[in-house]
Amino acid sequence: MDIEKYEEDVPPTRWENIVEFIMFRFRWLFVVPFLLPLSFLFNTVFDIRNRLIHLVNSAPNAHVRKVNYIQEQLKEWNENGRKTKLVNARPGWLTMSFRFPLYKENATKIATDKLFDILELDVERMIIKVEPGVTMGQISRYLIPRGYTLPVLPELDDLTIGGLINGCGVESGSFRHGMFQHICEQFEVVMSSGELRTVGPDPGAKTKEAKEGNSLFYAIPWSQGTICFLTAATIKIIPCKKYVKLTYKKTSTLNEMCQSLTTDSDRFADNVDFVEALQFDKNKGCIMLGEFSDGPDTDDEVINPIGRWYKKWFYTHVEDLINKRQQSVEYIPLRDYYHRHSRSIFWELRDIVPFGNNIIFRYLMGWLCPPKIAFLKATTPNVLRKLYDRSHVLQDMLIPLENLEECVTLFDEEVEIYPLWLCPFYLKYQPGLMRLKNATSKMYVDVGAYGVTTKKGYHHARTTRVLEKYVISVNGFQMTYADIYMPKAEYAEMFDRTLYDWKRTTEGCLDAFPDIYDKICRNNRR
Ligand SMILES: Cc1cc2nc3c(=O)[nH]c(=O)nc-3n(C[C@H](O)[C@H](O)[C@H](O)COP(=O)(O)OP(=O)(O)OC[C@H]3O[C@@H](n4cnc5c(N)ncnc54)[C@H](O)[C@@H]3O)c2cc1C
Ligand SMILES: NC(=O)C1=CN([C@@H]2O[C@H](COP(=O)(O)OP(=O)(O)OC[C@H]3O[C@@H](n4cnc5c(N)ncnc54)[C@H](OP(=O)(O)O)[C@@H]3O)[C@@H](O)[C@H]2O)C=CC1
Ligand SMILES: CC(C)=CCC[C@@H](C)[C@H]1CC[C@@]2(C)C3=C(CC[C@]12C)[C@@]1(C)CC[C@H](O)C(C)(C)[C@@H]1CC3
Repeated sequence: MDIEKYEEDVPPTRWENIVEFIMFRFRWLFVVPFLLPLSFLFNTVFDIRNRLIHLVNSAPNAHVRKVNYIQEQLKEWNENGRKTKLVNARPGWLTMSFRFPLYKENATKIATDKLFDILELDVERMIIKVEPGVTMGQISRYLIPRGYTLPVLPELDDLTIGGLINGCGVESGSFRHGMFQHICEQFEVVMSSGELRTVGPDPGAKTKEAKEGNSLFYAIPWSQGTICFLTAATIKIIPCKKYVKLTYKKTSTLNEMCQSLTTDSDRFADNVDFVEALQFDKNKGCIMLGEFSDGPDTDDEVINPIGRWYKKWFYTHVEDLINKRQQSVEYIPLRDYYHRHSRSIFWELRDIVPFGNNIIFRYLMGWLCPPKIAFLKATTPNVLRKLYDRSHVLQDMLIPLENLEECVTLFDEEVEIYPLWLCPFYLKYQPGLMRLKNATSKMYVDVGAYGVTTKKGYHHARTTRVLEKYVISVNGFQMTYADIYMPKAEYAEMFDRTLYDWKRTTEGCLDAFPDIYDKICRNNRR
């Protein structure tokens, strides 16, 4: 492939090497005694606060006040001549990505970050209305005890509704229900003029207003907050059961993984509600098929509460199981299942607390885990950021399932990071940035690589460009929380900007918000 030339990284001096090594190996000395208790305290206090707010049902009234305040901020910005760009006030260290946004520095910050409450649960219409700052941890804690869940509930506790809609979200329920945007029914938004609107899909829209609402609804997902501010979202819910009956199936070759995953990702299958796979090396992998369940039918079947503090990290448990047996079945409490990758932050915690999966540590300190990603991010020293820049890979590539084998082979050649996260998802044709080319619907798969690579020849920019070019060539998409090096023209090849640009032009966004590319490209993130 013809790949642009990038300057080689200046190799670290010997002294820098030593400091990096110490910081990397001994980061736990700060994380364990300070960040773990702080994270635990924060989570406990926030949980108590949420329960109280729910008890006194003050969120709906407070919502009106908070939205009014946003409208006032925008009114003032308009009166001052719309001189600066608008962004969300959420500080960079809180966001679920490695980078800090530079584009926020001289921008006007709109207070969507004060919106973090659940507003309404309507079990007749089977919807939940939430503010954009509500996290996945908050939602699963609230919905599951009431017998409901989101059809797609991304696993990291701190992912927010606003981020998953204006960015994107995918999870093991996605093979049936699509991405996070596909389970949304309505958005309440504030435009740059300060106008408050509620928009939803309306295929038979007749009036001008209804047509505009319809197209705005499709333009918002993936737009990174560059069209309007989301102040609430109405999302579909489904009934759930107490457990997930999880079947672990070992695959011994990459070809077997691809074939089986294709067969297993049948969105009409009666007894499968979740599909996810982990690839442990070029050959060995495991497909996990989950089904909502009331619990074991016989005494021989095991319940495994994998979320408890003393349990092994989930991905290591999976690898142990497939090393022992070709196939196994376990019953996992539903909330433990959803947040199965939270305790080990996928497999990132092994670098930060190397003994975190040790049995003694788990029994003694496991209940304080995991450290809050935001606290880790806020306290990552610059020396470590440089090391991560050089050798740490964080990429999620969304490609058609039929291309999985060549994609994993390419990842193996370029980065060789395992486990690889494989999550199939159903993509149906809809207008918007993630518009399908040449198909009305297709099964896609998220290939996620997270971790430090030791691959010879790896270069963060050059290698990412190889992956990006491949993804474009198969009509795939790259998740925008990751480092993106493709130029603007290539971004427009990967994502369909027609509706986005039209909406930005007609809704007065051009002078109000940054262009989406300027928010996601590597140069505007630190
Ligand atoms: C210069 C310009 C002018 C435009 N003018 C208009 C306009 O006047 N009205 C307008 O609506 N759009 C307009 N658009 C936006 C355009 O509709 C989108 O870019 C759309 O994605 C174009 O794709 P398409 O023509 O292939 O139709 P489609 O992508 O199929 O969409 C056509 C219409 O049907 C709706 N639609 C498509 N699929 C679904 C679905 N599954 N469920 C519900 N609704 C669906 C879309 O929201 C859209 O309004 C304009 C775009 C440009 C660049
Ligand atoms: N399983 C999964 O699918 C996972 C997904 N992720 C990724 O993490 C990101 C979510 O992280 P999170 O920290 O929650 O979100 P972020 O704060 O990172 O927000 C992501 C984008 O959405 C915009 N945004 C957020 N809230 C609003 C709002 N109320 N109105 C308008 N725009 C808004 C932000 O705009 P601004 O720049 O102005 O702040 C930003 O561009 C997603 O992009 C997702 O793809 C990460 C891990 C797992
Ligand atoms: C689609 C899916 C499942 C994506 C999962 C993405 C996660 C693995 C990402 C999101 C945020 C993320 C980039 C992060 C990190 C690891 C990988 C994360 C958790 C860490 C914790 C790595 C260590 C770093 O020092 C630092 C603390 C800055 C980051 C923070 C964000």
